[in-house]
Amino acid sequence: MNAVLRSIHDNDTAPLAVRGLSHGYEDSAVLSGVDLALEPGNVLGLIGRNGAGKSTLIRAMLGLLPPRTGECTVFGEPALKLSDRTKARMAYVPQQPEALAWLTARQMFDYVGRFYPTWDAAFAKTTLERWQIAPDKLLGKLSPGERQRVDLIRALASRPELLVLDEPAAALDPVARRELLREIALRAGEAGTSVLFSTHIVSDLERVASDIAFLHDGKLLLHCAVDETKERFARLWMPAAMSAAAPSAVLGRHRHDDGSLSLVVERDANGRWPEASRLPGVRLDALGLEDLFVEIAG
Ligand SMILES: Nc1ncnc2c1ncn2[C@@H]1O[C@H](COP(=O)(O)OP(=O)(O)OP(=O)(O)O)[C@@H](O)[C@H]1O
Repeated sequence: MNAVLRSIHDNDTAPLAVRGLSHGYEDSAVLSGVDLALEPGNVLGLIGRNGAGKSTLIRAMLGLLPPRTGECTVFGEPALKLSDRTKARMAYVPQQPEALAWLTARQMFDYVGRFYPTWDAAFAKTTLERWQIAPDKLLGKLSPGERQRVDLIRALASRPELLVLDEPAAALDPVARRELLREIALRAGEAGTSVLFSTHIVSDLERVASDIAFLHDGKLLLHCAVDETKERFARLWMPAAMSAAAPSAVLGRHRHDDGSLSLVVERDANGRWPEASRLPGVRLDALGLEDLFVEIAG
């Protein structure tokens, strides 16, 4: 089977869970049969190429769009019918925040803060200063990176139990990105915040994520602990003369001009690599996370 899926437990308290999720726009399918759960206290990095369906998956998980098929729950509640209590436990930052553009950051925080019993006004104020954002400038007049930072502060200041960030680093400079990653790690480590974030930046994922979910062609290709990937997956190179013996169940396959094959393979349940790796002339190479991503999605 060309997929490694972590099974979903019947765990009502999973901050986020989807089962059998399919979605599309007009005639095109974007997601098909996705099963995924975010376990409490985990930091799950969702990775995939442009257009893989990451934002669509996140929006469906949060009940912001009705899926064609499947079930989505947030803390055990159907995502399309969340109670105010559950909404107050979570914070979401979309890829391109646009809401409330006519307010200043200070006004937005005053307004939004009223909806959250856990609102940390001191954090919002000091982080706004630390991140050097003018508190009295209209949000609509901030640069995309500044706007994204304001929304991140808004999300973090609500002290959510569940934090969902759709490409939070997209508009951030390297210093801001580093600060955000530090904050995510801090929240997960000290407060047990569960985090789902999508990204294209593999190094960000390696820095903070405990788990990785890899979306490709509308399917979840793999979902596992980040630390496991190096042990579990490798590149199998087979010379042209041996390529007929290539295993069929692989995560990625690339034929070179000279007829040799590069395959992404996985250990079986007993921890063994495919038989073909023991053939003469065949080579097994370790794969870093970035290489794994490129080999599968490239
Ligand atoms: N409202 C919409 N109407 C029609 N098609 C859409 C809509 N939203 C997304 N799509 C399409 O669905 C596919 C998945 O989009 P989505 O934004 O979920 O991908 P993504 O993985 O988040 O991409 P990126 O990494 O570029 O942000 C794309 O082909 C996109 O063009």
